[in-house]
Amino acid sequence: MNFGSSNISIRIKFDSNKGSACFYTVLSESQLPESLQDVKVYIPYESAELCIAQIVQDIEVMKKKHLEMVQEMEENFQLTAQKTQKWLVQRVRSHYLNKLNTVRRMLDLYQERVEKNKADWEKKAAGLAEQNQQLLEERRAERRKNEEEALQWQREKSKMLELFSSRMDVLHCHQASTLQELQMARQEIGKVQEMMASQQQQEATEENENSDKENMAQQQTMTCSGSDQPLEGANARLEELKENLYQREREITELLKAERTPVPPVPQPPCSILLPAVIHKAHIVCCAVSETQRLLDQMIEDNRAALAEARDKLNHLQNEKQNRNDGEESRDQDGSNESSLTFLQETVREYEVCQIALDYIKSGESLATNDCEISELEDVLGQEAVQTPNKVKGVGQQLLLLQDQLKQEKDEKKKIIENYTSERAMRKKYYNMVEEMKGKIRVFCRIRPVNRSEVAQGGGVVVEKSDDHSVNVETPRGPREFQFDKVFSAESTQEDLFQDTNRLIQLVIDGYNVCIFAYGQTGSGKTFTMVGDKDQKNPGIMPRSFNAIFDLMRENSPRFDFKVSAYMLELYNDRLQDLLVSQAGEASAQTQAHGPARRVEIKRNRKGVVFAQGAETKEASSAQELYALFQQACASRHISATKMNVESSRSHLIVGIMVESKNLTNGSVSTGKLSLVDLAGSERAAKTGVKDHQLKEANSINKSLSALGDVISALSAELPHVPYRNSKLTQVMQDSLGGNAKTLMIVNVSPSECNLDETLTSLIYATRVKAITNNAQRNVDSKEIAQLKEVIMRLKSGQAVEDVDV
Ligand SMILES: Nc1ncnc2c1ncn2[C@@H]1O[C@H](COP(=O)(O)OP(=O)(O)OP(=O)(O)O)[C@@H](O)[C@H]1O
Repeated sequence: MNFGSSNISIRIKFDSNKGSACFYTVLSESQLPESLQDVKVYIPYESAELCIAQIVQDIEVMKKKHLEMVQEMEENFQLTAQKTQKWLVQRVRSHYLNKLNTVRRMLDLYQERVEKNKADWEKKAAGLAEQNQQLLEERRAERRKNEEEALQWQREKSKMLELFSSRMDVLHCHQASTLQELQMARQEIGKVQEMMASQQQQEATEENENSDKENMAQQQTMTCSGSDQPLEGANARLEELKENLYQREREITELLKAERTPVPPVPQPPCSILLPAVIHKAHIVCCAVSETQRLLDQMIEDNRAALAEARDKLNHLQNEKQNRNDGEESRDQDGSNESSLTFLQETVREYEVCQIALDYIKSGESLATNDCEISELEDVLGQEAVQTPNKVKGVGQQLLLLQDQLKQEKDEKKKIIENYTSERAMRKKYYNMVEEMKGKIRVFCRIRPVNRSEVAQGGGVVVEKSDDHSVNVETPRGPREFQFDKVFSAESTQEDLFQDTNRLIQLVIDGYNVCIFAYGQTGSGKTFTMVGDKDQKNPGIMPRSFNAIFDLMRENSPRFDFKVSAYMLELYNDRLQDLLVSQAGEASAQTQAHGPARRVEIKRNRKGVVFAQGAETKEASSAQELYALFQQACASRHISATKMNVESSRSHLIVGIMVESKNLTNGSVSTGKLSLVDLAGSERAAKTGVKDHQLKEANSINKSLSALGDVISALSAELPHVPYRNSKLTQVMQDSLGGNAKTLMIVNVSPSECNLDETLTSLIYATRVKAITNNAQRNVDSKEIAQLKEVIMRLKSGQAVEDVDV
């Protein structure tokens, strides 16, 4: 029978006990016992009607029961499904919690290790600081010692000068006597002149007398011949005296001149210089003044005689002593003889010294030519000093000793300075390492060579590298030093610079975000540093990084699977433009689609990593492919000539390279991003000579750089609010300045005086950047998370997803 949608078979069974009455079932055929199947019963019509009604009623009841059963089963099924789901969720959760705990433990361990390393480094730094302090102390002590020695030298010098001035006193006495003589000579000349005058007067009187002329003339002739003789004699004497007078005057003038000549300021004249100088001067005086020569001869004679006498006495005393020793005299007498023997020895020494000095003064021979004698002289002086400590010290030996000491000091000082310099360099290196570990932004400074226009302007070089970490700037107010992580001079090559940058590329492969950007005045060499020169004979950081990325990938290829993709943008007039989409292509795409222009927007993900939404991201399988993309981007970049730079970048170039690396051992996936930024140069319109649209460009550049400056100031001063949103440039660089990235800034400067103001501004700016701390973290996902992310990606893009086994 057909009841609604269900086919129900009815079987009616005959009951022999009840006559014609019957009963039925609604079970399917297969469920009936075979004996009851296909039983056919014939009953009267009325009974059949009743029976059918009963059957229908019963079937309704059965149907209801059946529906209830189905509902119950459905409910049961749902309950079971819920339970299973809950159980599954719990299992997944506990699985991930376990993983999270493991990661946490690993992190703790890692942090512990980092902290331990940090503590070690700090300890080392402290040790070095202590060592440095010690070295400084030693240096100070050395300086004090040197000063004391210099004083000692000064005292020795004064003693020598005293000796010299006593000699000069003798000469002065002599001068005085000479002057007296001159005075007398002058008086004599006066008398002779008077005599001559009276003679002439007498002649005139006699001329007037006429009488007795002949007689008188004869008489006069006789007188005249008699007085002519004294007159001639007087004249000759006069001439002689005059000559003498002039000679003396010349001598005196020379002596006075020599006396007035200041002693040359020799700070520490050693004996070998001082002695010859004294002897030379004395010799000059002797040659110039004959009396001095005589006096010197006299002195030499006297000294020789005294020396011979002293030697005789000494010999005599020594013989006596010898005899006494043989005869064993009393002790008292021995003592007195001993002291007189010492006294005599000293006297002999003194005379010997005097003799040597006087001989040299007389001969004028240069002491410097005869080192042996100098040492002999100094030796004598030295021995004398040992024997007579309370008398004049052995100047020679003292000087020699001091000279030696000075040399040692100088050597030691040189060594200390060398140690100090290397220690300073090491300290800076460790300090920079510690700073880097703390997350501080690293800053390099590069000084470019002087260019032609600067040479034409004629300004000198005022910016110079003083060592690997310092740059010195000569300002009108005096020199100023700036410290950086590394300083590159004009001679440094692109290779040199990249050697210190290369390390950061490895970090990108490891899954870190790295940012390298160049900052500086227009024409200071930013594009040269980041991109290289036009014909790529000196490639910059960007092309070198492309090669380095693929080289590192090749090295790690047995353990990792890599994927590289890139976007390239320029920020021109505060608008982000995609350089991988040609402007013509973009325009035609817009006209076809009649849609709005594709906008590139800067967004940040949950980890704070900046990404360019809407920018074309292209994959590259080799460095060449990546470089081709880069060239395509550079071709679209806004560049034009200004007074300061024939190829001035009028926009900020931003290149982002993403490296995804999948660990083939554990399936984890890390994603590193390398941001390379060539900023447009800060410029002054007056200097660059820009007009019209270039002026607009310049304003936009300066505005964005000023916003960057504000961000840097806020970060370095650790202000609570950092104005990232003031410019697109600061938004692009948000993760690089105070964010999740390892950042390197290269400040480019001109060495020339004509750019001094801009250079100082750039260096001050860069110094502030050094104070900013980033918090770089590795972007790595476990295998499961990476898979789930992939599923989400596929689902988002409408692709089918196969079963995911987590
Ligand atoms: N270290 C260097 N060695 C040799 N030449 C250099 C160096 N640095 C810069 N130059 C040269 O100086 C000129 C200006 O350099 P560059 O274009 O890189 O400056 P810039 O800072 O990028 O300027 P702008 O901001 O205007 O773009 C170029 O001709 C470049 O080749």
